[in-house]
Amino acid sequence: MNLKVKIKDFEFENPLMNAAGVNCYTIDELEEIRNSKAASFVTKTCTLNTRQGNLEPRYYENELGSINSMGLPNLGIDYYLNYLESLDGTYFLSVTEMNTENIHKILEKINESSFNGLVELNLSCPNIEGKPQIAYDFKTTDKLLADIFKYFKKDLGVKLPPYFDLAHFDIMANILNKYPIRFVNSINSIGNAIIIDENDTVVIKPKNGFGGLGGEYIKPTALANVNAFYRRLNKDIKIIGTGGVNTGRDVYEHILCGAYMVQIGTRLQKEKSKVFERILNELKEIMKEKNYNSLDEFRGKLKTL
Ligand SMILES: CC(C)(C)CCc1c(C(=O)O)[nH]c(=O)[nH]c1=O
Repeated sequence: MNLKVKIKDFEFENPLMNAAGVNCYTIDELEEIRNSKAASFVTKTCTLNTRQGNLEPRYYENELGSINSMGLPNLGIDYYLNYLESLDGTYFLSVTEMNTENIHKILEKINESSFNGLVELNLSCPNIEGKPQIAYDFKTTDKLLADIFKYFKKDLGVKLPPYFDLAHFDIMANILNKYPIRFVNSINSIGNAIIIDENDTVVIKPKNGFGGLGGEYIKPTALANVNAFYRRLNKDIKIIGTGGVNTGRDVYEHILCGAYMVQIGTRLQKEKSKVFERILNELKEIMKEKNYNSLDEFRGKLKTL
């Protein structure tokens, strides 16, 4: 049985990796994933300089998922770049910045480095005050990508927040199809949710308790975003599926919707890196039952009525 995945000229043993932000802040955490059954990892989204992030509590989980407003705590691009440059194998470096000018600065730094993996540009980054995050500002996204591909020569994909309107899928896909993007990772957490505890109080401190939702709560939205982009993007832009993966069945559904790699966030936070072996075994069981020997045999084969 062959679980291999290819994105551009990069080949992975299987589709599983962590989602940015979970268990990927320090080299120790990244080594734990690298030494697990995961086929790759992505770093915590990093910025030009280290960041403390928001006041705690800034992460909370329950049986249905998680909510977070971490505020982008990270050890800075040099920390992750130096580590990645020392590794063989193919890994993902997640980056963003607080404005487009600094996004170019961090990407130019990567461009000049000997990093040979894939960059995951997190487009959930804030924009200028009063405007929505970049990925919800289509004109800014288009201009940013046009400017990036004037100089950026390495392999880059984008991490997107969920969209909820079919017209937004059309508009975003038309933009993305214009550029040599290697992958689209859908979805980031569903923004600005609230969870309330038994004391009539929100569960996280930043932003009056408003935070990004992850886990089982978001799987239907994640699957729809994966399939919407799978239907609309050029075939050489691969889809990475993220959101609501707790079992091998969830991985199977993401791949049915068109995903190549599948990222695990909230469940990894709960179960730690042994989760990759469990979910890989569950996926193999499903493929055996259905007599599939490779992911290509069922990727994108979601049936409609
Ligand atoms: C939302 C940002 C802080 C701009 C980016 C980092 C990020 C965070 C975070 O660091 O708060 N949490 C998420 O669920 N997704 C993200 O992309």
